Amino acid sequence: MSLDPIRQDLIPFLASYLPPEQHNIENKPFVTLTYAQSIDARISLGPGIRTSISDVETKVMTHYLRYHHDGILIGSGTVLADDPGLNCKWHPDVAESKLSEYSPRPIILDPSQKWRFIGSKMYDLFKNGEGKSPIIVVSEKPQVEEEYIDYLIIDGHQGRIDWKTLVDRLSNEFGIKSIMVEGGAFVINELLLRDDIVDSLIVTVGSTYLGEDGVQVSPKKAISLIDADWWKGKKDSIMAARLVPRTN
Ligand SMILES: NC(=O)c1ccc[n+]([C@@H]2O[C@H](COP(=O)([O-])OP(=O)(O)OC[C@H]3O[C@@H](n4cnc5c(N)ncnc54)[C@H](O)[C@@H]3O)[C@@H](O)[C@H]2O)c1
Ligand SMILES: Nc1nc(=O)c(N)c(NC[C@H](O)[C@H](O)[C@H](O)COP(=O)(O)O)[nH]1
Repeated sequence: MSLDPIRQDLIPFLASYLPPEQHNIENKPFVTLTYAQSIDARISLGPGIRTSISDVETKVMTHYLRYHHDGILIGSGTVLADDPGLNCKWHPDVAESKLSEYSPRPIILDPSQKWRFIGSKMYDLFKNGEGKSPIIVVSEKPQVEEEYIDYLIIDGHQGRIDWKTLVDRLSNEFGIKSIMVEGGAFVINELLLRDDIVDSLIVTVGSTYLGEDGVQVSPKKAISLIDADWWKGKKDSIMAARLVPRTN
């Protein structure tokens, strides 16, 4: 896949929402929550349907963001539906190259171990030197471990892994200081309520409706945003913001 060059005004627009270069290693990792939605707040046409929302201008932003993070996290629903590559296909200086070195480490939340690395797009990219091997977050030690993978075992409460434990362990055990969360809906809806975990929110809004059967993003409670700013492209807009810290 070849990407269009990044629009130059996107770079200053995103600057204050990216992980700071001097991120204090004592702090929890910097977490950016990012996804693309339709006007009717859908992120895909239906469960398990890979749906393209971003236009070429905003697609390249995803890779620009990947370049700026150590890790890229998705839920099992997304890895099973989309078979994503999760590598970085953008570099400021190198247009076409093996970009494994600049790619974030994929982190897959798969507590019940439904996904297999071998046979996936991620595996092909890794074997080809174009992407990194994933860390799989599981709730118990797998009976059969796949080659090249790191397993992070976290025993969650009723199958739910605690986000604070997860980001702290990714930092302490894997040196991951910045994480880009790409979805899907379950993960996004949980994290929209976690101002203690999420540092930046970057949402692409595509000029399309996906309809009521689509997978919806809508947190359980109303939330407010601060520092909201908008960038306007040819077909999409991007909102960057931060979550309002809770007082209780
Ligand atoms: N437009 C976009 O930006 C975008 C991005 C990502 C995914 N998608 C779409 O979203 C859909 C998938 O969304 P979804 O909601 O089904 O899946 P998801 O990717 O949010 O994965 C949900 C699963 O992740 C695991 N998980 C999540 N949080 C957990 C926690 N705290 N503890 C333990 N396990 C946890 C569980 O196994 C859960 O069932 C697909 O159709 C995909 O194409 C769209
Ligand atoms: N920004 C964005 N715009 C979209 O229109 C869309 N569908 C996604 N979806 C995010 C989801 O996680 C995808 O699975 C990966 O973006 C695919 O990643 P690859 O290109 O295979 O590396 N993200």
